[in-house]
Order: sequence, then structure tokens, then C-alpha cells
Amino acid sequence: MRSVKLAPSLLSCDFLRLGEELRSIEQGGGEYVHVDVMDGVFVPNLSFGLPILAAARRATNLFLDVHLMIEAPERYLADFAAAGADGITVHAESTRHLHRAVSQIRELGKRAGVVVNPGTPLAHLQPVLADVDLVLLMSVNPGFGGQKFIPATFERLRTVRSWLDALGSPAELQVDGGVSAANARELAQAGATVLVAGSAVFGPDGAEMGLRRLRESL
Ligand SMILES: O=C(CO)[C@H](O)[C@H](O)COP(=O)(O)O
Ligand SMILES: [Co+2]
Repeated sequence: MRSVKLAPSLLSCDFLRLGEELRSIEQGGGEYVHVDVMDGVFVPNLSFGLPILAAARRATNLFLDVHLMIEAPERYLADFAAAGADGITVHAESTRHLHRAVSQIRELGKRAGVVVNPGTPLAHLQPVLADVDLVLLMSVNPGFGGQKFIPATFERLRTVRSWLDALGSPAELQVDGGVSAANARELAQAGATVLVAGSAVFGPDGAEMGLRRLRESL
């Protein structure tokens, strides 16, 4: 099994205590901070955007992993890069110019990611597979935290893992939605290298404990 990074999603954190939440992530051994940006158009929900990302940037040196759930993300890539993103992931379904979008992210000096929804054929990833640093498979329909994991994701992970290995690609394979201590190990065995978790991390015991539980389950 490959080594696995944990990426707590700020969507489930207490924003009034953002600085403390980030310190708990550091103490719990989280490697990425997953930042879910929603525009109310690409997904049926609004979350937050550039000011929160910039505030997180001031508070931590951890890798800020921005998941853009917005229409035509190419309009804002430079802004998210300037606000402190280390990596930016765009949905294949959200742009007519996927190749241009991932190329722009790299030109901005950031790690480029591509993501597909659970209902999108994996073939949509193939044209950009050699041009990205991260592939994200959604394991819920994006828009909300706390949803139930979709089991078909295991087979989809195995497929993308085999494609990345065939290419000799060092890209991370990330999974997002309904990840918990109950499925983390099986996700890693299916080839995932980055696990995003929101509700499973920011529980009543706090992010540090949530992360430790997730790590132990691996
Ligand atoms: O992209 C997302 C939702 O669209 C979130 O990253 C994801 O839902 C994390 O929350 P949880 O672990 O509670 O499912
Ligand atoms: Co996300």
C-alpha cells in the first residue's frame, strides 16, 4: 500500500475558530487542508471563497488544496493562486476548456488537479491525465458535507490507479466525500493516496482526534 495523506475539509470546521482549527490539523498530522469553494451554480450550495482562503494562508504553512466547484473556473484561477492556494483542482464538467484550465494552473506555479463527479465517465479524465499533479474522484455528489459514500468509487479508483501507473505518473489520486475510519483502509488499497474528510475529522472530539482515528484506521 502507498503512503496516504490526509486532507481535512474546512467545510465542516468552526469558522469562528479558523486559526485554532488549522493548528489542530497540524497537531493531528494532516498533510493537506482541503478548501471547498462552491458558487451556487455548479453545485446547489454556496460556501466561501477568496477571503477565507487568504485568512487560512496567513495562519498555516500546510498545503492548501483548493477544490473549485464553480462554473468556468478559469475566470478565477489567478485570484485563487494569489490568495494562497498551493494546488487548485477543477471539475471536468465545469469548463469547456479543461486542458487550458489545468495548463493555466501550472503556469501560475501551482499544482494542477482535475476532478469528476460520480456520474461522469472516467474517460473524461484521459485527455489531461498526463498534465495534472492530482486526480480527484468524487465519492458523493458535490455540494454538501456529511453525505453517504458511493461504493462504486472503489472500482473507479482501481481504474484510475491502473491508468496512472501505466503512464508512470506520480500524480496523487484523491477521493472526496463520505470518507471515514470505516472505509479509509479500503480506499487506500484501491489506490487512493489522498483522503479528504470533513465530517469524520471535525467531530465533537476535535480535528486532532478525528485525524488520529482516521490515521489509525489505515
Ligand atoms: O467537496 C466536498 C463536498 O462537495 C467536501 O470536500 C466533502 O463533502 C467533504 O465532506 P464529508 O467528508 O463530510 O463528506
Ligand atoms: Co471537496
